[in-house]
Amino acid sequence: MLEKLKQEVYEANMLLPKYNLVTFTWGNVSGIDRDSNLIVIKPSGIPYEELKPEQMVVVDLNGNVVEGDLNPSSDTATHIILYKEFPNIKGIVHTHSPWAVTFAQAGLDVPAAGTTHADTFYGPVPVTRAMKEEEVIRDYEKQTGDVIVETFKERQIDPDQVPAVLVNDHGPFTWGKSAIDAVHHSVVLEEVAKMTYHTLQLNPYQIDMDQYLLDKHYLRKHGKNAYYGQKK
Ligand SMILES: O=C(CO)[C@@H](O)[C@H](O)COP(=O)(O)O
Repeated sequence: MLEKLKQEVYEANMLLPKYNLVTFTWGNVSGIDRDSNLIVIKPSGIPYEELKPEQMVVVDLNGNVVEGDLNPSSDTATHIILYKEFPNIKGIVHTHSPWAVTFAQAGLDVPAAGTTHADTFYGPVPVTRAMKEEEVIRDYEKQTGDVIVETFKERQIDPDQVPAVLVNDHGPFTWGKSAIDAVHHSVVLEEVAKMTYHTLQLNPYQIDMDQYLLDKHYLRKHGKNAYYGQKK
């Protein structure tokens, strides 16, 4: 079942090592079929160089394996919560990309410091609060999803306008209109995290860009009158 989605999710997973966003078996990509509400996700702990499309695991929104012989990603519960709470997304990526993880471990947002950021994220990429001991012990992956959703609700951030988050002490999750779109957001996040880290070294007092410039660059690509590229 969902052979086309399996192929797309497999190809998206293989982009993670290609773009140096993961090492060994770190990270995972999933995609959802919104008609059946079935999720296709990477199997847990399989090295990318051994991964095959037919190994992708199909789970339902309760986390039950619907098809597949391998265990689904250990982060499946996080993906499920995000699909439930962010209804417009159809792909999710988790990585351990070094510059985004640096901000996550420092407990810092990636601020909107320039147009490179603004082209994709309509404001800072938020970091979640640190999780409490009982949350970590009880069900870390589910709690990770809950704290991501809590962050966006409390800070009134639209997940469609900022398709990324930094899980405190852990790393980034991104999402998008497809698994491949979510990978694109992971690559951009890593690039802007690296640029912004160095910007902060040079001049921490000039880090936040003006709202009018943020609007200009985000809306030219994502607004209702978007004109970037070959849009007619
Ligand atoms: O966040 C983590 C570990 O901290 C995950 O990214 C794992 O590194 C990958 O787990 P699987 O998807 O292979 O279960």
